[in-house]
Amino acid sequence: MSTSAVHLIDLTKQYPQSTKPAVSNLTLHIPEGAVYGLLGPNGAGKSTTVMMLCGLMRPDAGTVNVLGMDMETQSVEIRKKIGVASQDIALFPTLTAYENLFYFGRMYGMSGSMIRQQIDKYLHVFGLTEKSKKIVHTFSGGMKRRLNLMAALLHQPKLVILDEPTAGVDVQSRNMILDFLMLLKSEGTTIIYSSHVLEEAERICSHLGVIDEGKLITEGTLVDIMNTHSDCQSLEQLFLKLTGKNIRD
Ligand SMILES: Nc1ncnc2c1ncn2[C@@H]1O[C@H](COP(=O)(O)OP(=O)(O)OP(=O)(O)O)[C@@H](O)[C@H]1O
Repeated sequence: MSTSAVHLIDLTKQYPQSTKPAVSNLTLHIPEGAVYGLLGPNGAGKSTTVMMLCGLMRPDAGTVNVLGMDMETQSVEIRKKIGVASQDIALFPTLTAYENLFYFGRMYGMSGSMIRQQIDKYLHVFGLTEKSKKIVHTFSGGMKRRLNLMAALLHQPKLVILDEPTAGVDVQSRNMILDFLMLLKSEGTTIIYSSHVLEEAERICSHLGVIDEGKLITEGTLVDIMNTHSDCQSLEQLFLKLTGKNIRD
């Protein structure tokens, strides 16, 4: 078995008012250097799983191992090595792009010169150099989304966790983000990508984990999974085959 960037073992989580677990005995193995698509219908348990693997929520049972460290005892060290871009934009709307990024750099404990170097690099990569002194609430959805991603990457994390990283962006911004994720992968960064956009998953993911009702349905490389279900012409067909056509609320 390849080295794990993330190993979740028998994770279970039930919310207090709920009658069934959001995540139930879930075991996932995310290899180092993978772009791992965490897929599932609405309410499948993706966000709950991501919150547990970031250390933002404690499981009722099971273990979370990230980059060889145990979340129970080494959560502070783990957080320094991961970057998380949530679906909800986590930026200060009344600060400029530069001020936002500087704030996040300080939060990660980076030196001023390292922050400035990283900000200049990423502003260039994401085409925002000219906008660095603009207030964020004047930004388009695509610009905010790119800035949100940059804030998660400044400290050069070994593991990047992205929840719907292209939600609400146009084709150009989406293309820029996806190309950049492939560049990160080529540099050895492990990426967890949670999304409902299956064409994107098909384009960038090396591995998939499909969950439904808090349980793992299938996991493996994209190629192996598609070969196993050779009757499916696309990831969307495969997804519907595995999770059914019923609407989830
Ligand atoms: N704070 C909460 N309190 C009670 N139940 C919750 C809470 N958050 C999520 N749930 C329930 O837990 C289950 C898993 O939800 P979760 O948000 O993890 O799924 P998801 O796969 O991320 O869904 P989506 O794709 O819609 O974001 C769902 O049944 C949801 O209603």
